[in-house]
Amino acid sequence: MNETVHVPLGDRAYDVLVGRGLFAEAGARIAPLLRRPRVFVVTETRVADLHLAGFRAGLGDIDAPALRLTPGEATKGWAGLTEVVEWLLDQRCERGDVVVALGGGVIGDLVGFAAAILRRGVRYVQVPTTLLAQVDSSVGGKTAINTRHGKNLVGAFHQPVLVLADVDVLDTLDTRDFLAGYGEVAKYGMLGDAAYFDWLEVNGPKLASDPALRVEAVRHAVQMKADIVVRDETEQGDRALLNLGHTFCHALEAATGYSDRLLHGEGVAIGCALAFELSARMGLCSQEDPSRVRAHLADMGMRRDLRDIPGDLPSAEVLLDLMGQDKKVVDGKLRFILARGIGQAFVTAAVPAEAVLGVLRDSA
Ligand SMILES: NC(=O)c1ccc[n+]([C@@H]2O[C@H](COP(=O)([O-])OP(=O)(O)OC[C@H]3O[C@@H](n4cnc5c(N)ncnc54)[C@H](O)[C@@H]3O)[C@@H](O)[C@H]2O)c1
Ligand SMILES: O=C(O)C(=O)C[C@@H](O)[C@H](O)[C@H](O)COP(=O)(O)O
Ligand SMILES: [Zn+2]
Repeated sequence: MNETVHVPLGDRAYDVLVGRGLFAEAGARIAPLLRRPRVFVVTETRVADLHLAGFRAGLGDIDAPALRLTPGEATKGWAGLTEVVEWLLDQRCERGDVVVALGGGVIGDLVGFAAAILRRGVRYVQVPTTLLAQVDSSVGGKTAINTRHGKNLVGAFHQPVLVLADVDVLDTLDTRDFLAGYGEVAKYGMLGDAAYFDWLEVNGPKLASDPALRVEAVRHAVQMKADIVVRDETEQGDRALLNLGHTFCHALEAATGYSDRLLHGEGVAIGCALAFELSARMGLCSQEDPSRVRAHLADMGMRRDLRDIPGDLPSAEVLLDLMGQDKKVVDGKLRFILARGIGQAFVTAAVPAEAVLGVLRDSA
């Protein structure tokens, strides 16, 4: 039942453990990494209330002071970064110590970046507690905060030294957060594995209730991410495939003020649907593909259009302008991840602005 995905990055290689009951093994897994029996846990109140005691129990004799932040995307900013770094310094976290990120992707990204800059870099362990964090944000070393200019615009590539993805903790996720994570799960099938997408069409609706299927879904996604990251750790090429749907998604998150109007994974699902629609309109893939993507998202009960986002959105022109801050921009030109079919994504700059505006308008 329990699986290990190795991320072979030389002297920065690490393991991603995926399975059930991994919190009980936390001490045994983390102790070999420590110079002294003490870690510094950064989490947030909802996760702490639900899972901090269980995690600490698994740590055994390892001392684990904890900082509890406010849940939500707005915490992944300058103020949250300052709070984490200052707390770690108050705790006298040393350069040789290990920090633990216990939470979803917001915590993982924020704490990973704090670990990247504290004392010019300390080691950290990712303990992802959302489906999204287990299949995506806890692996690959992208750490960041958001600024008023946009998503993830300040950060670092800083790999964890261990990832503990205990699928049991997903049982306490509410449906909306579980489905937001599923947006990133489905992305993997769309970007590079048609067979996985086929499997998800059958098994996706069962993931919330079947831990064994959850382990397989998470393991497969993590293996795909690890394979891409090892090929292109700092996104000079292939790693951009993992950004499928994100040129749209990040603009939508900025437009909705990083609020709970739109969760990241929800934006990814909408962005993937738009990317496939754009691909079909450009004659890159058949119209059946975007229809199949949308049908699966509908089957999962997920948002798939701009009109599914509550509240007002800016115009298509304003959304296109927000895309201009995307980190994939080269020489001022937007780059999108489009697809020649399900499982056949590729990166391109040859996307007419009018075509982008068209899919945005028709989705609003
Ligand atoms: N670094 C990367 O490669 C990467 C990849 C994907 C996404 N991200 C980032 O991740 C963030 C989104 O992460 P997320 O979707 O995990 O959001 P999140 O961290 O905000 O967690 C979602 C919600 O679930 C709650 N929660 C967390 N664990 C829980 C549990 N076990 N039971 C009950 N509730 C729980 C949280 O309190 C929160 O309200 C975005 O900022 C996105 O940019 C980063
Ligand atoms: O790991 C990657 O690379 C990804 O693109 C994964 C994405 O799901 C994730 O949202 C990432 O944070 C987006 O990367 P960014 O470079 O656009 O911030
Ligand atoms: Zn993402």
